[in-house]
Amino acid sequence: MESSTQTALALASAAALSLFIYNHNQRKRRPQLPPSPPQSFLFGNMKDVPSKGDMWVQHRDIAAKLDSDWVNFNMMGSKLLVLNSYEAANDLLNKRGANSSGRPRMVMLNELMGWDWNLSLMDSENDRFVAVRRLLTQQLQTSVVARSYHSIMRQGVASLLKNLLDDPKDYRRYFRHMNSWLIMMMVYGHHVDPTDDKYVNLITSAGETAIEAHGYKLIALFPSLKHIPEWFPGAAFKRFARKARLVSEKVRAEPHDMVKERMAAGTAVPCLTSMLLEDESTVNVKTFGLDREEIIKDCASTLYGAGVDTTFFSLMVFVLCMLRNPEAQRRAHEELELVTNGGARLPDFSDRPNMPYIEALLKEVSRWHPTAPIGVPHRATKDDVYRDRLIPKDTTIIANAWAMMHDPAVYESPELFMPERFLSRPGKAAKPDPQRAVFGFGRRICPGRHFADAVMWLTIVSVLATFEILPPMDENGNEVEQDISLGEEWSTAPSTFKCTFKPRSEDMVKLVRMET
Ligand code: HEM
Repeated sequence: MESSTQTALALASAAALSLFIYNHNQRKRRPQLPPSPPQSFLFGNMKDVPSKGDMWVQHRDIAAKLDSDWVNFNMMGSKLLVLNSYEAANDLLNKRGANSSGRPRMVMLNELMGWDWNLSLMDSENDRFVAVRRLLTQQLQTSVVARSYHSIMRQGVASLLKNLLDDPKDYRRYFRHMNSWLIMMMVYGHHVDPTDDKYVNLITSAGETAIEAHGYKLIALFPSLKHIPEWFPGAAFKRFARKARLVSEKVRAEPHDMVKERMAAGTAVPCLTSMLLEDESTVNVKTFGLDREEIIKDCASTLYGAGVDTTFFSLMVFVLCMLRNPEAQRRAHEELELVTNGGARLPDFSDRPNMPYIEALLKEVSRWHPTAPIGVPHRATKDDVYRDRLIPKDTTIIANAWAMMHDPAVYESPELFMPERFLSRPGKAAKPDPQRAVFGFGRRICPGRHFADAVMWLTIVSVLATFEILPPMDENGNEVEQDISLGEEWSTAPSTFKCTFKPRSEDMVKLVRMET
């Protein structure tokens, strides 16, 4: 062999050896991933990830088995990180929000079905997100909620009370209708028809397509499948997505066009959309080079899906807690009697600072069963190292708010409903406010939380002032046993249960009738 060939071979071998050693050292230096359940060779942790029922409890139990407050699941290459303690969620999602505020890629919903207008699903790394998020945060801050929306809340709650007097058996329907009515009034100035509303029907059918989309799991695992043509065997998801996209476009456009038509006719009820359309100074999107009206549509159309069921579910948790905890209900009513001069009037927002027990009761309702128990998934937008472990870019991060709210080290006997835990007493500080977790974290924290909090508070005080919530009784005067589950499949609300709304007095009935 010629000496030049020998030299080239020697150099190539040395280079290959150095590359091998470098890679090996890099791998050794690369921090380990967070603790994870044992993985199978082919499928990693695919089978370990809870996918239905009380997933929040199942995640907490997996973490307990590993003796770790954070758990990493390897799902055929993609990573899912579940944070079960406030400490981990606060460190990673609040303090390092810049690295963890993305949303996981949603090929079916965003890329094929056209839901990319919805803030809740938008990734954080684009200008559209920044513009929509900024505008919604502005429009839903505490002072704006008080100034612009307390009056519609009073109307909505007054009509709920009247419906409960007239037809208490169907209470669930009225609570839901109130929330739907409130959001449609706030966003579009539209009075929802309780029996058959064109816009609510449209939004409901869009919501159903979004739920159905979760059935197409393969596309989430193999995003490149989105390129196969519709006629291809097994491409039913593409045909479904095409039809669903039409519904998604209508949801965004039709209520918006309705407001514009009413504005032109001079019949629009002032609302978020009309106000943003009229007042150019409120939407400054020039810096992003985006179309102002498109951003307004994004903001408005996001709110129904994000705000109706979450608040409705929380109110169902409140009713259930009252049914099961008559002593807490009695104490809350006692406080209301004091503040309203023995029930001479209905309570209002100005009474709020004078009702500490009810404040504690509201906190305990959201702690006992948070209605977004595992929040909305975030995405790590960069590699990060925490507690010497690596969180690779694109890891999906879930904050298990339910586990944080049921941590016995923070909330003693967490399964019990005890509003007192939020009252400070001499020598005993009040427990941390659940709002630090139940509305999510960091740059994605729920922008509707002040609105939700005000609706919840006014509904709770008004219902407790007017009615006693009682369990159903059989003909012998014994309480009827009910099997009530807390969250199944896609719903995090208590399952349907019976209860009685017994008016407190004839005077109260008169007061309610006068209000409506
Ligand atoms: C009790 C009622 C509610 C609960 C428990 C709740 C909870 C949440 C949670 C956990 C998130 C995800 C936060 C995260 O990713 O870290 C969220 C997002 C969101 N919520 Fe709420 N929410 C409620 C009511 C509302 C209401 C009434 C509105 C609107 C008026 C609203 C608007 C939104 C929006 C737009 C987002 C998406 C934010 C984003 O992705 O940047 N929510 N909410």
